[in-house]
Amino acid sequence: MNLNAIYSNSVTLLTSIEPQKKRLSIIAAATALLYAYISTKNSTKKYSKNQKEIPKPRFSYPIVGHLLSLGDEPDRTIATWHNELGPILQLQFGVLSWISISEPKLAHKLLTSLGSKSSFRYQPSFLGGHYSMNGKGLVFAQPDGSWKDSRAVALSLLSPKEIDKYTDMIYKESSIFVDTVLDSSIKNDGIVPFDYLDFYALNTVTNITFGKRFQSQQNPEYRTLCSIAKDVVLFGSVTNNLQDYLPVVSIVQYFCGTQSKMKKFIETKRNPIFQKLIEDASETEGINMVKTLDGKSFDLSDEEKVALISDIVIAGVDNISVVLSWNIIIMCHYPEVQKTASAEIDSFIRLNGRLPLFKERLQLPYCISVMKECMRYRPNSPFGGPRAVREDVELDGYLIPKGTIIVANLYGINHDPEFYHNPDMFIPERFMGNPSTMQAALNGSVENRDHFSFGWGRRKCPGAHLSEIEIFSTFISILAKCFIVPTDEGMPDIDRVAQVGFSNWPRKFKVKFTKRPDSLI
Ligand code: HEM
Repeated sequence: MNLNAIYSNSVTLLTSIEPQKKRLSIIAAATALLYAYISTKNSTKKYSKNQKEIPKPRFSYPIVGHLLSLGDEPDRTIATWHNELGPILQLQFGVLSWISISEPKLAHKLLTSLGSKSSFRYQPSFLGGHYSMNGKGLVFAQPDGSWKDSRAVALSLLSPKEIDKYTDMIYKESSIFVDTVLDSSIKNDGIVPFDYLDFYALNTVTNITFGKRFQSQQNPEYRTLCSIAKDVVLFGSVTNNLQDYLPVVSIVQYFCGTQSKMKKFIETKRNPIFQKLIEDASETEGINMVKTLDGKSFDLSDEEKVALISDIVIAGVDNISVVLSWNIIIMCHYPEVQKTASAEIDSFIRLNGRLPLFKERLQLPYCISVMKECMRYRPNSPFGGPRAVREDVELDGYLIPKGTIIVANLYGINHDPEFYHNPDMFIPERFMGNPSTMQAALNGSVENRDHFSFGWGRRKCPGAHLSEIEIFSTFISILAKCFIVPTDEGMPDIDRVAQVGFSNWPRKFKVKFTKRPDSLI
């Protein structure tokens, strides 16, 4: 989300209110602005003699702090501030203080070793309130509430033992994806892959969760789910939660009815479709996650169930689409890597007469190194899942005051020169000596991590195993059959990102999938 655009949006909001209300809101706004200014000034923390002050980048303005200095690629901007000022920074966004960390060991210490203090979530108003129905579910729940129960359920439902039951279905979805993009590339002289990837990722997660797949992108229920996922990102954006940063905006939002629109969206759009999908899933033939959940002795209320299932479906779509989008762009830029990976897949097919399964991945060390390097080289998210501390925390002599939001600058962390040699270069071979699954690396010591895109410690991503299977099956299905080439419009942009919600999408791009003449399948 372009933060400069946020400002112009709030100005647009102001100008759209009728004159009487406008006058009132301007008076109230001025009062709240003054209050915000005073509270920001007063919140300046006093440090003890042994404590170092956390560096603050210049480019901070009264009241808004760094909000207007981030540009349209905030993680990259913050990474350049880190290069100048070191691995820990304090940023001010209106009344909210953020700490950004850009070094793997420091992030590990704070987010894993000090996890009992740093595993609270930053809860933007919409996501912490309306979306999670006041802290239910998993992603935006706090660890001192019902989160523990929901987390245990999610870990059980997304465990390798459960997820492996869906392997055939995942491979089938990958194969449908490849056939569709091949066909459309021929018909249209190249394609924009986003919609096809969303269709793949949503069908995979609804198949697992509800035992339901959609035949077409025109299916009304599919379209509703897509629009809910997009609306959640929109309502959760900084623009719609600007009152968290600048309390003044809550008055503007009051007159615009923003909160009631959010409440209505959850009550009349999100909840009913999820309730229906959950009910239908219990009656559907075959396995699905809802049935597994019903069969186990978990004690979740109906609302907790809706919140958790909604979290799993929504968390399971964009992340996968973004990672696979980057895989496609990167492969297009590195034809030699494509050829080496395809040759490795072909060797397996020649011996076994079929595509490799995820459990046979050690027979494809080069391919798994390429997948790891893609996730390191272009992280799918700017900051992972933002955390917060509810008490003062000391980290290497720095004081992180109670109430601070903590983010990991994933671009900086995945490009740390002490951790990765030549971090700005795409070098799959760097992982040839680390063939463990990404999930195993996620659970291991910081030295053995491959990349940091699945988070840390108590709140690390419970969907990592499912993600790895989806990424593996799609990557090898594509390269066994296709070659990815640029269209006449040129090479896709590999450097710039479009930050939307919690994701770093590639900018819109077009590529061509061509059938490999020597393909063995
Ligand atoms: C490549 C794909 C994915 C990436 C990179 C990813 C990354 C992340 C990250 C960074 C977090 C926050 C971790 C933290 O705070 O330390 C997270 C949390 C979460 N992810 Fe994923 N994720 C992916 C796919 C999935 C999938 C497929 C699912 C489920 C189907 C899923 C479900 C969740 C849930 C429920 C949480 C919240 C956990 C909690 O707060 O306790 N994710 N993920």
